[in-house]
Amino acid sequence: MVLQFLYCRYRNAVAPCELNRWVGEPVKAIVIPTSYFLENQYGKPVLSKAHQDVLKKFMSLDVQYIIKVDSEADISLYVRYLQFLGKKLYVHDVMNEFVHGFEDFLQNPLQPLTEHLETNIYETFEKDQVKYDTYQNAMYKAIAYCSGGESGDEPPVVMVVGAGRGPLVQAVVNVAYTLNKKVKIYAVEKNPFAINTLLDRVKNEWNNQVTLVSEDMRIYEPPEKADILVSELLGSFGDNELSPECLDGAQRFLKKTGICIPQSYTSYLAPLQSLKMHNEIKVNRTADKTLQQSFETPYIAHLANFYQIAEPQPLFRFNHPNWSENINNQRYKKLRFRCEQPCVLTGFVGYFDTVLYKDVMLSIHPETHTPDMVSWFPIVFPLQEPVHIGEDGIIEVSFWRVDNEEKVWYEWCLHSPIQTSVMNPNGRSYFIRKH
Ligand SMILES: C[S@@+](CC[C@H](N)C(=O)[O-])C[C@H]1O[C@@H](n2cnc3c(N)ncnc32)[C@H](O)[C@@H]1O
Repeated sequence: MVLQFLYCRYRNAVAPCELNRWVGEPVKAIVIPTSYFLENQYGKPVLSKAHQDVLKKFMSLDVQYIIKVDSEADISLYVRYLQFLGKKLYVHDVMNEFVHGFEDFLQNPLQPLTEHLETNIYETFEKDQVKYDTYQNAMYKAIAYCSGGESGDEPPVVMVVGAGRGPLVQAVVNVAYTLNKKVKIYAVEKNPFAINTLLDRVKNEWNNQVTLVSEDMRIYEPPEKADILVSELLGSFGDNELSPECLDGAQRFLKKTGICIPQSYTSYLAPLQSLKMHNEIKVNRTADKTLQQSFETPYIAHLANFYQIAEPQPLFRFNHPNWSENINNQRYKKLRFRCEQPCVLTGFVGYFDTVLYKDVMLSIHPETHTPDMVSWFPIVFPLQEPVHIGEDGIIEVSFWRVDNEEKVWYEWCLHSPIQTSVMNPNGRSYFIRKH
């Protein structure tokens, strides 16, 4: 699709929402007539701030710029100016550097519970200092407040469950040092590859002050109970890597007065227009999957060529510890979104935020995104076919989190503007294994 430059020098700008929707179209080229350029004090062609803002929106997309000569012009001046503008408008921040090359690239969600993560994945996690600093801040507040033992004069017991290669264990060690407080530390991890690194760190970095447990947290029987249970088992949708199931199992060894970090997490959902993703799913289907299975599967992606049709709304929330008699991690919710303008619905985009402890939070919700945190990309739940949304459109969708003894899965279906069949019934195309 070729986008004729949307603004004219003498006309008012198009509405920002309309421009945002263009970013969700499969735009291949932007045509800029030479007559739209202004002259700077040196007589050279430049674009107005409004026009620059339009180009900025398309910076992360792979678009070409076509200069249309509709006035007397030395074309080389325009070409040079656009090259300069490309460099000027590119924002050099942590997020942009990290996501470069991942734009709209589909990834399967990880299943760290049943598939052992590889070293390079841990390495990628560990690059996100913002995540660990925020955890450390939460631990600082929790450990400062906490005293261990019946009498309160014993060191608090902190267990890091799902310790990986130890960045959160290191954060506990740092807090104990900063507070000048004795803390008993356990690291529980079921991945034998990560255990090797932990063994080395216990001996060479942590001076044997950490008790290492090579076991699944759901079956581990510790010699004592924890005051604080720290974990990072979160996926892009919060609960989709089975943090609820793991922590429900681990809280057996948390004192009744104990604290979980995180204390809660909430998923969010927003309707999405991304014809690019829709086509990628179709084209990149692997031989072992039918087209239906490919569309009934969520994907992790850094979205670039997309339009978020409405603000995200909260979907499912989980609290820890959960001391209810019958823990039920199934969920159902129906959401209703009002659309600002006609568009094409291709699926839903999911985010999450989490309260680690009291006011310390992490978020990938676009409105509250933790600055410079790169650990999680959004998750996308596709629809089988794009759905046209008219003027004053309403989108209604139902979402389920379902489980049985073996697995957890999501189902979703559209009620408005059209009723679709339920996607992924009984987890037939996508599920997360518990064992
Ligand atoms: C997302 S990684 C986080 C690792 C580390 N805490 C970090 O921040 O780098 C989750 C870790 O939890 C481990 N894990 C998941 N479920 C577990 C379970 N039931 N018992 C023990 N470890 C588990 C995985 O092997 C993985 O190392």
